Amino acid sequence: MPEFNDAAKAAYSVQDYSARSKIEGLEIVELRRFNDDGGAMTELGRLDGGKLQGLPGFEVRQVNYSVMEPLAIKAFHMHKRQTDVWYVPPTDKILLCVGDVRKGSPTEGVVQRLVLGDTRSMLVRIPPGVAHGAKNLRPATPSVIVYFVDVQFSTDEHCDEGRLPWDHFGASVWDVERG
Ligand SMILES: Cc1cn([C@H]2C[C@H](O)[C@@H](COP(=O)(O)OP(=O)(O)O[C@H]3O[C@H](C)C(=O)[C@H](O)[C@H]3O)O2)c(=O)[nH]c1=O
Repeated sequence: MPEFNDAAKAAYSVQDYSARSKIEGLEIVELRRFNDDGGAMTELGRLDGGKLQGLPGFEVRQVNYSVMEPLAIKAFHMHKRQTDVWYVPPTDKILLCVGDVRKGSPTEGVVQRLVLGDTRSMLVRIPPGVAHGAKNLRPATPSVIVYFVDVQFSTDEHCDEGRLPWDHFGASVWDVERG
């Protein structure tokens, strides 16, 4: 076994592979992608009278399509009433950063980073009170977010488009991890 020099010994640690804490109410549903030589097919969701199967209690009231330019960041958005359910196509690559700012939540203060797209197909449910932001990790092409919401957009007194500064959880959450 090799012996490390003093500088390496002082800085050494073993990689932590234990599961990271998950924000209460944040749900991930893996979607099946049927591919063949001609292309691929994915069901984004089945609706029963507006209710999305697989995500109990979530009723779709609007479906949105958002495009992010290369390396753009949109953050942080948060809602008092609205739940978002996000989907990023497997061709695209988005870093979703979520932070639980709900006072008294069992996971208050927890910040999670998830990579969406990049060959994977999934839905992510983001409950009200969970701040969320996105960065397009593709350096030269746009990435797309298709998302379902249970509150219709309005600009009047019912507007539920809350915002926090992009660096509310520290600017480094948007950096590519080193190490
Ligand atoms: C959300 C929304 C916006 N708009 C209009 C209002 C503005 O003139 C324009 C841009 O709105 P906003 O800056 O809110 O859009 P994004 O920055 O793409 O943010 C949206 O997409 C990200 C991913 C989120 O997570 C947000 O919750 C959602 O607001 O679209 C509408 O007409 N309908 C709508 O439902």
